Amino acid sequence: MSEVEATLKAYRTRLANGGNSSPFLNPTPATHNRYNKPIATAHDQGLPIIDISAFLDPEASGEARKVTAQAIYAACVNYGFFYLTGHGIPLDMLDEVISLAREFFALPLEEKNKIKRYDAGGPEGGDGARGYQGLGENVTGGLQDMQEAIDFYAPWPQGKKESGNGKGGGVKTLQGESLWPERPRELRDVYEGYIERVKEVGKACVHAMGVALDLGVPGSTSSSPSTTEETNDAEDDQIFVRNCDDSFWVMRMIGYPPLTTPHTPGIDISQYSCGAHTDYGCVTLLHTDSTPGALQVQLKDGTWLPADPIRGAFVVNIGDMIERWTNGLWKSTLHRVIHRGREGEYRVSVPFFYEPNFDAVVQPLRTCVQRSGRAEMHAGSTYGEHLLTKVFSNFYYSKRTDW
Ligand SMILES: O=C(O)CCC(=O)C(=O)O
Ligand SMILES: [Fe+2]
Repeated sequence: MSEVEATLKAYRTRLANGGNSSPFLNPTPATHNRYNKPIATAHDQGLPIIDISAFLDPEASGEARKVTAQAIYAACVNYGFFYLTGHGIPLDMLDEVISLAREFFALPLEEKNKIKRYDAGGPEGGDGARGYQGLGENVTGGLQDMQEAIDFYAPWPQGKKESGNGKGGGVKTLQGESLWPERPRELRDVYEGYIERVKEVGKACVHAMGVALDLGVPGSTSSSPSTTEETNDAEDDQIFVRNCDDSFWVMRMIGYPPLTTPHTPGIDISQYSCGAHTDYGCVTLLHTDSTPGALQVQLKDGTWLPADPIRGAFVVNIGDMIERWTNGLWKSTLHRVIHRGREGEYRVSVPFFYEPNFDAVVQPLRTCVQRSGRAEMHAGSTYGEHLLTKVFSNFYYSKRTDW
């Protein structure tokens, strides 16, 4: 039985026994004291700011790239998070992405539900992932998140579509098509243009990460490959680029009304805009509106650092697959959103998740295992398997029909 089958079996048993929580699948640690650590009021310099332009400019010197790569190495070891500038995406485009999202969320629920996300395998034809999710539909760490959202995913390859699901047909999880709203009319065009740009930035980031790990240029390593299969696994600075060359990316458009519950320091926070979690894949490029004090990043001492927006910069973090590839040298860092604005202060954010190929096999790199001095943290599995467990756990309130 594969890892994913075993996980799902355990999950189904738990649901059948009346449980409604999914600790096997949930990325949020149960230990309460992690949550109760205070929010850092001051921090030396906040998160580092890194200019990625040397990895987007084909003419940039090796020296310039090395400087950027070293900064990325330090940021990934110390925080798993940094601000990214020099990405070349025009401010006008960034502003439009936010304002169109805001316009969509201001529409009546009936209009938004025209592209509702439905569970996979059901008569509505949903794929369990793509589409609009109303307030409270998304769940993190056993609590409903105070947010609404649309998830867009990379197209599922036509040739790989599986028919039926053992229960009389229907779309399988993740195998549907992105659902685009009719209103605002320009949203689809602007977002498709944005996706093309932000994918290039994601590629530059994973290239820089391969260089940062000092994995050597292709063909220079002692394990130089002789077959195509070996080329894909070869540990050189292109390894992440190759494994993301058909990235199964996700773009999430999120709307956050302000939380209604007041919070008293020292008392458990009972409501989150987005509960503490790590991201699933390689690199998240987060673009938000200008609302301060919402996103918080967990530091190594357990305290939470606010990561307020810097105009024109992305907040970037690494996900679980980079942590696994680096055997934990770089951490996929916990983060959460607590948006306590005044009434009417509605926050919008649009994270873009630049992920590995669905079938990419992700296992700790030999070089990183050696450097970490630890045993391999994972035996290896595909990114797709990891993603499926996460998608199931995000909507565990929903009734599954595709198993
Ligand atoms: O809205 C934000 O600031 C962060 C959202 C986030 O972390 C996520 O969707 O994974
Ligand atoms: Fe996240």
